[in-house]
Amino acid sequence: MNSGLMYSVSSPSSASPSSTSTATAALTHRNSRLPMLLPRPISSSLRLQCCSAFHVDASLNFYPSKTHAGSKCSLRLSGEQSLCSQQQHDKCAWPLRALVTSTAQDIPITSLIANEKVGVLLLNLGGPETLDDVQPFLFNLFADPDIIRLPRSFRFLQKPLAQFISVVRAPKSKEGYASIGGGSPLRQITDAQASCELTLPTNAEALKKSLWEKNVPAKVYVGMRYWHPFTEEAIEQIKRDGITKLVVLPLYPQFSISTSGSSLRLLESIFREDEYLVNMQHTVIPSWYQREGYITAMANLIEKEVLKFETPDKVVIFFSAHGVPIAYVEEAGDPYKAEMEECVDLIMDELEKRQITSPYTLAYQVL
Ligand SMILES: C=CC1=C(C)c2cc3[nH]c(cc4nc(cc5[nH]c(cc1n2)c(C)c5CCC(=O)O)C(CCC(=O)O)=C4C)c(C)c3C=C
Ligand SMILES: [Fe+2]
Repeated sequence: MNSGLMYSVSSPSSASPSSTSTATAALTHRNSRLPMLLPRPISSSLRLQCCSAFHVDASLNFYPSKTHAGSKCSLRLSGEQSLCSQQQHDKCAWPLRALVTSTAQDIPITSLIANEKVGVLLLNLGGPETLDDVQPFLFNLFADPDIIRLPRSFRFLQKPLAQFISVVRAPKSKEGYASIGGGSPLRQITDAQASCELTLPTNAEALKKSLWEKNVPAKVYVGMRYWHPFTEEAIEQIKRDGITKLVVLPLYPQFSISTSGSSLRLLESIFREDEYLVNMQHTVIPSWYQREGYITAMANLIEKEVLKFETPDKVVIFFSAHGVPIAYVEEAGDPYKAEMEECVDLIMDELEKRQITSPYTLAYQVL
């Protein structure tokens, strides 16, 4: 499946290139004063350094992309460490698998969380809810050094520059938001994903409902990076609720410095300062574009549309992805491009299995 090196951070001697399973794991961190989460300037070596600072109970797998240039970070449980057999695999809830440690192999999932208060923190970008929110939202976005990178000696200009760009950009952005009803739908959609309070056609399985059905009475929180409910607000609620185990799930399927990276970096700084959070066991799902459920869902959507044509084989499937600055990918090692390309390959493989062999292309939107 992949030919890269396996690094078992908690016990390097158990690392074996052949011991991968398809179960996605995550970074698990417990009782460490060291900050959690993902790489700062993202490069393979820094990732390793950063990840090895955690008490990670799963194997960390860095490997070059099968078909594309660039590197990616993927976290998988080794075969021996996986709590679930392959048949059980789909029945196990992923957050629990993520929380499972190598020392807890034979303990039933329910007893792992019996006396725990489990929380899931969904991270997303956030968006202006009204047209008046647009300029301050843009300010927050451009004030983020993961969005606009200034050389260290010019960092003092970050906020004045953010102010300037947000004011200049606001009229065009407002036009866009006005055309979709006067604000971003992102908060509503994310809330729906979190708690199933809203019923959206594409949202049959909201996370909270799904976890409760699996006997995991988890509380689900939403933390936005640039608008309400801000990540800081979600963290305050998590503390008030006395959560003892937290799964952090960025809602971006592919990892990018500018999206999940930015949110995780913010979280890292919040955790570093806070005694309660530093001591809370937590786990991060850095990306999930390769998960079977996601690939199947994407293939289902595409299949439905392609089959509406009389000659599906002649229909070109156009994948449109958000762009990121080339320097992020080529210099800072952002895995976004590689992950996006692998994701498209996986979707196309799935479609091929369904006898859909349409040509396809992937394009990145200009920022
Ligand atoms: C200028 C730099 C930007 C980078 C880099 C960037 C990366 C990036 N963004 C998304 C997803 C979304 N971005 C959204 C809005 C948005 N993004 C930028 C700039 C960058 N994004 C701006 C200025 C804006 C505001 C809207 C505008 O003026 O065009 C949104 C929409 C949020 C909402 O309101 O609902 C999303 C979603 C990804 C996935 C990504 C890198 C992979
Ligand atoms: Fe964006």
